[in-house]
Amino acid sequence: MLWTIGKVAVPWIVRQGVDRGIEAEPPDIGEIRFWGLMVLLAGAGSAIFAGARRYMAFREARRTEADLRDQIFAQIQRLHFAYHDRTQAGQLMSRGNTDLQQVQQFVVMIPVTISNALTVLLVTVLLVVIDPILTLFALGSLPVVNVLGKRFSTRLFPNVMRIQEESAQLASVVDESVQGVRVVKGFGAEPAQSTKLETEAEDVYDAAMDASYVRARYLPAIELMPNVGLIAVLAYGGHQVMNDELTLGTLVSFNLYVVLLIQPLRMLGMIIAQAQRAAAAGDRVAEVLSTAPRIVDPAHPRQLPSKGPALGHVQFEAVDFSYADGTPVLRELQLDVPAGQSIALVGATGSGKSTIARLLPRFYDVDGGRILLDGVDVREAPLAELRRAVGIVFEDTFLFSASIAANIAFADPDAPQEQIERAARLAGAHDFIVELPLGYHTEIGERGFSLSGGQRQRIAIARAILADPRVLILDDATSSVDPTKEHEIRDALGEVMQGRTTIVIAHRPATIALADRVALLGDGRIVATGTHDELLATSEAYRTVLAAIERDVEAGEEVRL
Ligand SMILES: Nc1ncnc2c1ncn2[C@@H]1O[C@H](COP(=O)(O)OP(=O)(O)OP(=O)(O)O)[C@@H](O)[C@H]1O
Repeated sequence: MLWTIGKVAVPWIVRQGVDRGIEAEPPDIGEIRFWGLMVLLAGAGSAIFAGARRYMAFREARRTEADLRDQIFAQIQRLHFAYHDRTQAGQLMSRGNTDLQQVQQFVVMIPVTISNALTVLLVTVLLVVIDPILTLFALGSLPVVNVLGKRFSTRLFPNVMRIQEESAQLASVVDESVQGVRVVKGFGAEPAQSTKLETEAEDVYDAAMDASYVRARYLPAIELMPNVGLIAVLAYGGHQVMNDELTLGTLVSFNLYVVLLIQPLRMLGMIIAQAQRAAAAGDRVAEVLSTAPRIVDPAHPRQLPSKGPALGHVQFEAVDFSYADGTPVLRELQLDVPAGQSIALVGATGSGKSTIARLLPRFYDVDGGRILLDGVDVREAPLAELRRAVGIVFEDTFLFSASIAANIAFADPDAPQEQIERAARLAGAHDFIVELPLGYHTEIGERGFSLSGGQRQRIAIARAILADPRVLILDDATSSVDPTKEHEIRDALGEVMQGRTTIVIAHRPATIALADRVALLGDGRIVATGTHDELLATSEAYRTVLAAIERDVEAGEEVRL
């Protein structure tokens, strides 16, 4: 505001200088000097405040951007699995990057916009006080500017929204091409992927060009209007000065005032455009922020029992479950795993084995029935405690770009080195780790690609062991282990599973042998349980599934060879 007042004061000072100095009879050099000095002071003051305005504007804008980014990130972490199932990573990335930049670029303009509004208001009042008719000439074009501005804004918005959407789609293709670069190269699909990228990039270009067309049509007209006002002021005001109805100083200041209006009006188009981009971006950010996480802490949590002879009793009671598409995956499923026991889930592909594993730590909530861990319904337990109590080694091992030690100590970054080594030993990873050039401090490349599949899996097992969960879920954790090394990892796993409830999702006979008991899954429920030998002897269904699994394993090994 101080900046604006300094700016608006200058034409008034000039008017005094002209009327009292130049137009005086005889001209008064003292007055001219005095008012000249005043112009300098007002200009300098205004410059200082302009600097302060800019600094504060950027400070607020960057703060807003950083705060929103923190919120989005926290929200992405909080959101349930089903949300991530249907949202592409690239979409979320573009919301956290380009969309937030748009918001930031708008926030940075708020102070200057306030100042512009104040300038227009002050100048209009001053002009009316000086000469109402001349004001009419000067500002006659404003309603036109207003109409043009509104029309510009409505035409621009859909285009801007489209640019943002297309950019997010482009980001998704880029993200997937980079993440999946090995698959792309492996299939020689670079040209197809490039075409996909080009198509998306073309879409962004087209949307941007449509927006440019709207800008190119409206902005020059909006900018032209104040200049038309200037011509009108010169024509009418000039006549009045010649007829001695207006002082020269007044006309000069009038002109300066109209010039002062040009900048705010010119910026109006820019501000509308930026506000539109920010609104579109804000909508997209708000969509993420306003999605309510479906899996949340219960209102009145019940602690899981922490003492007792044996912990880790898992019960599935009449569990019904389907994913978002509504196809039932589990139907009235009953499963009881006593504390400390291990069970192998066996079933045809797609029968729901991994789904069972995902329901226990509440990645999804059941549709019917309930799941109990040590007698507590998992929906009633504090979420963080539940997830600590259940450790999972996923089928698809994800390691972070960090040292091996940091990867193993993921659940507890402050874990002492001995604990890390103990977990690595149990997982059968210690020996190969110490042979690496930097041992536990070896940095793993992105997603752990510098390690073999089996090595990555062992690190993932060590990571789960370090958290010391009461229930361990191994989603076919031995699937990418070299068959000749399989016995080693099985020995290691045997030790890990000792006295710990373990659910093994088995894709091969060797894994089944790890468990005390086998549960056969079919048609969304457990159709038979017993030891491997018992089931072999009594269940025709088990023999069929096993034969299919063996065929798959052989086929897999042929592919590998
Ligand atoms: N995130 C998901 N969203 C929707 N449907 C899913 C999702 N995950 C799995 N499904 C479906 O649920 C069913 C069970 O899948 P699940 O992964 O539990 O099977 P599985 O027995 O572990 O299979 P496999 O042995 O091939 O790993 C399948 O029909 C699958 O298509």
